[in-house]
Parts: sequence; C-alpha cells; structure tokens
Amino acid sequence: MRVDVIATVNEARSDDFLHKTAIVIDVLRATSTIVTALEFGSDGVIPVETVGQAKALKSGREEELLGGERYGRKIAGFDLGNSPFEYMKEQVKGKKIILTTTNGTRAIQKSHKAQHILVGSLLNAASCARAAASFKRDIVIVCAGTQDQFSLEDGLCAGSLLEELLAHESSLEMGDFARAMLLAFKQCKGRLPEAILSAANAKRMVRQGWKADVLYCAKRNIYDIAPLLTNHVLESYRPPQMRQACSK
Ligand SMILES: O=C(O)[C@H](CS(=O)(=O)O)OP(=O)(O)O
Ligand SMILES: [Mg+2]
Repeated sequence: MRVDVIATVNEARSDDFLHKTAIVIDVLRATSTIVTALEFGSDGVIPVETVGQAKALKSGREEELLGGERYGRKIAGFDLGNSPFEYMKEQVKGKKIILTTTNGTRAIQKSHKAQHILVGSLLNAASCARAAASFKRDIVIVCAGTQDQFSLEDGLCAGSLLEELLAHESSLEMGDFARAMLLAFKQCKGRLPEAILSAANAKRMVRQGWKADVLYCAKRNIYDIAPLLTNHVLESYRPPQMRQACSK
C-alpha cells in the first residue's frame, strides 16, 4: 500500500485520486468540526464549496441546518458557524448539516474522484487510519492548508495518520513529503498544542479569539469515528477493529 501527502488543496489534481482512498484534513477547523458534529449525533454533513450551493441545497425542512464560515465568521443567515463548540449542542442531534468553509469543504470537493473519501483530524486520527487501511487501496492524504498556503497543523495530522497506518501496514510505501510529515509529527508528538499554537494559522486564529477552538482541535484520538462520504453525505463510519494502532 502506498501513501502520499499533498501539501495544499491547490496542489491536488483530481486524477491523483483515481482508484484511491482520500483522507482530507483541515485541522483548523473544518474537518475537526465535521468529526465533532457526527460524534455529537448529527445525521450527516453535506460538504459544499460555495455559499450559493449551500443555500440552494437547503430544502426548508426542519431537520437541516446551514453551517459554515467566510473569513472565520458565521455566514449571514446561517444557523451555525465553523466552531466545533457549536456542533456539540443538542441542536445538531438528528440533523443534517449543509456545510461550506473556505478551505476544508473545498478540499473534500477536490477529492471527488477517489474511490473512498474519509475526513481526518487529530481528534479521530486512529479510527480514520483504521478505516483507510481496511479499504486496502493506495491512500492520498490531502492537507487543505489555509488559502492555498501549507498549514503545519494539517501536516502534523498527516504525520499522525501515517504513524497509525504503519501500525496496520508495516510495508507502507511513502513519498518524501509524507516521510517529512511523519518525522515532524514524531518530533512534536508529546507537545502538539504548543507546536500548533506556534504556527501561523493558529496564531491568526488566536488573534481572532479562537484559542479554545485551537486547543480543542489539537487533542488527539479522543473520538472513534471516521466520517465517510456516501452519496455526497459524510456519515459516521465506525471502522472494523484491526491490529492495535498507536493511539496515544
Ligand atoms: O473557519 C476556519 O477555521 C477557516 C477560516 S480561514 O479561511 O482559515 O480564515 O476555514 P477552514 O475551511 O476550516 O480552513
Ligand atoms: Mg483551515
């Protein structure tokens, strides 16, 4: 099995995903928010690229919510923003969420040619790796990045996924960028919050008042689900138990 890591969404070409499993990462914050929504009982998340697409999809049924951000803030007329804390509430239970964010949902769209599309974050790295390994295909990990720039927290999450994948597949082949992310992760595994807080995207988010979000998104392996895209909806998938992975 081969794993490659793509540094930003704009470096991804749709043909890179053919016949493969894609894992899309946007630690701050889209994929952490998606994992949280599903963990807290949302019925499914529909990721879309534009605000117009999100509004057009909303059918007016009570069991649907519009979520997302532009410039980090809730979009006018939407029910929810992009903070994971908004998705822990009773409000999301049993609801489908139509979500559009600047980087994360765009990266999910970009992976549409993959055979399987999983959503990864630090919160669910072990279960996401377990799900990906169970599909027995080559894997492409896409770091969404921030407005077309590489983001360290996405790279560290890719490294965490690689460490977990190696526990399932000792003969994993990987490209040099993937190897670099694995080494970077191993280097700061014991101090992930500090490493993430030192990076540009987190610094900007802290300035905007989102420090609690950054610290929450830096927690590793606290949830055991792997969002899997099925008919355009991300649903909670609990991967089969396989060989014991690294976890902590
Ligand atoms: O809301 C977020 O965390 C970001 C906003 S920004 O583009 O980084 O300002 O969106 P995301 O798609 O989760 O990266
Ligand atoms: Mg982001």
